[in-house]
Amino acid sequence: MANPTTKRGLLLVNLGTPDAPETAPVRRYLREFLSDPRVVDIHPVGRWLLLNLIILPVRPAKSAEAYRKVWMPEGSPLLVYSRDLTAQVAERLKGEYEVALAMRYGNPSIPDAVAALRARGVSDFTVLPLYPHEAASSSASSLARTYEVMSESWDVPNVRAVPAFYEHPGFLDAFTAVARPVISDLRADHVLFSFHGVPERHVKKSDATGKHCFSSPGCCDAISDANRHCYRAQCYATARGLAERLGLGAQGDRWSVSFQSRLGRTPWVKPYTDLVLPELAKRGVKRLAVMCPAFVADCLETLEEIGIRAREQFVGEGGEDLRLVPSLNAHPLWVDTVVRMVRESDGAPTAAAAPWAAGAPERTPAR
Ligand SMILES: C=CC1=C(C)c2cc3[nH]c(cc4nc(cc5[nH]c(cc1n2)c(C)c5CCC(=O)O)C(CCC(=O)O)=C4C)c(C)c3C=C
Ligand SMILES: [Fe+2]
Ligand SMILES: [Fe+2]
Repeated sequence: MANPTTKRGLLLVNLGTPDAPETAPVRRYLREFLSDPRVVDIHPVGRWLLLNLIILPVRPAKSAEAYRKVWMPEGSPLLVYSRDLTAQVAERLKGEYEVALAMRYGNPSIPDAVAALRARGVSDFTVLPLYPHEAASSSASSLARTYEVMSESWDVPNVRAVPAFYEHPGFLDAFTAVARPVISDLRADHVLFSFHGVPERHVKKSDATGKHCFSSPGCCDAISDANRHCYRAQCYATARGLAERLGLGAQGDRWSVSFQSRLGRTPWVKPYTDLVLPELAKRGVKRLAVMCPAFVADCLETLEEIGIRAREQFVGEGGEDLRLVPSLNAHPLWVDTVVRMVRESDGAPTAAAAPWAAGAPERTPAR
C-alpha cells in the first residue's frame, strides 16, 4: 500500500497518431514510429536506409489520404476516443488518481504527460498501456519509454504497470456487449477476429524457451508457461474468450482468426486478413462481422483498413456485406473495466500476479 500522503497518478498510454491528415505530419509520425528499434528491429544502418529510401518517400502521402477518409471534426479517431476514455476514467477516479493520456509517438507525448502529472504532485504512478496483448512494438515499447522518461528525474517515482488484459473478463464482456447487436443486426454467418499483425521474428524473440513458438500448428491453442508472453497465443486466447461469450461454437465454423496491417516483405504472423477474406467469400460466407480486438479505440487500422478497404474487398469477392464491430472507445463497460484494472493492479505488477488470471489466488480489489 502506498503511503497515505502519496499522490497517485494514472497514465494511459496508446500508440499515437499524426497531428493532421497531411503528408508532412504523417511523415513526422511515421519517422518517429518506425525509428523505434522495437518496431523495426534491424541493424540501425539498415533501418535508416529502409526508412529514408523506401518508406518515407512514398508512404506518408498514401497514409495521409487514408487518414483523411476517417478523420473526425475533432481530430484523429484514435486520439479523440482515447481522450474521451481518459476523461471518463478521470471522472470515476476523482480524488484517488490524477489521470493523463500519453501517446508513445506524437502528441500528447509521454514526457509532457508525465511532467503534467508530476506538476499535479504525483509521485506514485500506475501505467496502463492501452493494448490488450503484449508485444515489443506496442506495450513493451510504451513501457520502456515511460520508464526511461521517469528515470530522467532526480527523484525517480514509484511505477507499476497494469498487465496485459487479453483475457480479462471485463475486457471480453465489454467487447461482447459491443459486438452482439452488430452481429445480430447483420445476421452474420461468420465472425472474423482480425488482430494487428507483427513480424514472426518478433514472436520468436519473445519466446523465452526459444523452442515453443511456431513449433507446431497448435502451439497457440492454450496459454501455458511456455507461451504466456506470446503475442499470437494471447490473440488466440482473446478470440476463444469472445467466441465463447458470443456462442459461436467451434473455431473454423462460425469464427476464425486473422492478422492485418503487415508491412514489408518479411513473414508476419499468419493467416493474413487480406488473404482470409477471399477464402471466406469462396466458402460461401455472405455476411461477415469483423472484430478487431487488438485495438481498444477505433483508428486508421479499424475504420479504414477494415471498415472501408476490407469491406470493398469482401463484397468484390462475392460477399454480401462486411460490418466492422466498433471498438471499445469509451463504452461504459470498458470505462468500468479500466477503473477495475487500475484498482486491481495496485500491488500486482506482473501478469502472473493479475488477480483475474487463471490460477491466481482470490484477491479483493484494494478499494
Ligand atoms: C513494423 C511495423 C509495425 C508493427 C510491428 C506494428 C505493430 C503494432 N501496431 C499496433 C497498433 C497500431 N498501429 C497503427 C498504425 C500503424 N502501424 C504501422 C506499422 C507497424 N505496427 C504503421 C506504419 C502504421 C501507420 C499507418 C500506416 O501508414 O499504415 C495504429 C493506428 C494509428 C492511427 O493513427 O490511427 C495502431 C493503433 C499494435 C497494437 C501493434 C503490435 C501488436
Ligand atoms: Fe501498427
Ligand atoms: Fe507462440
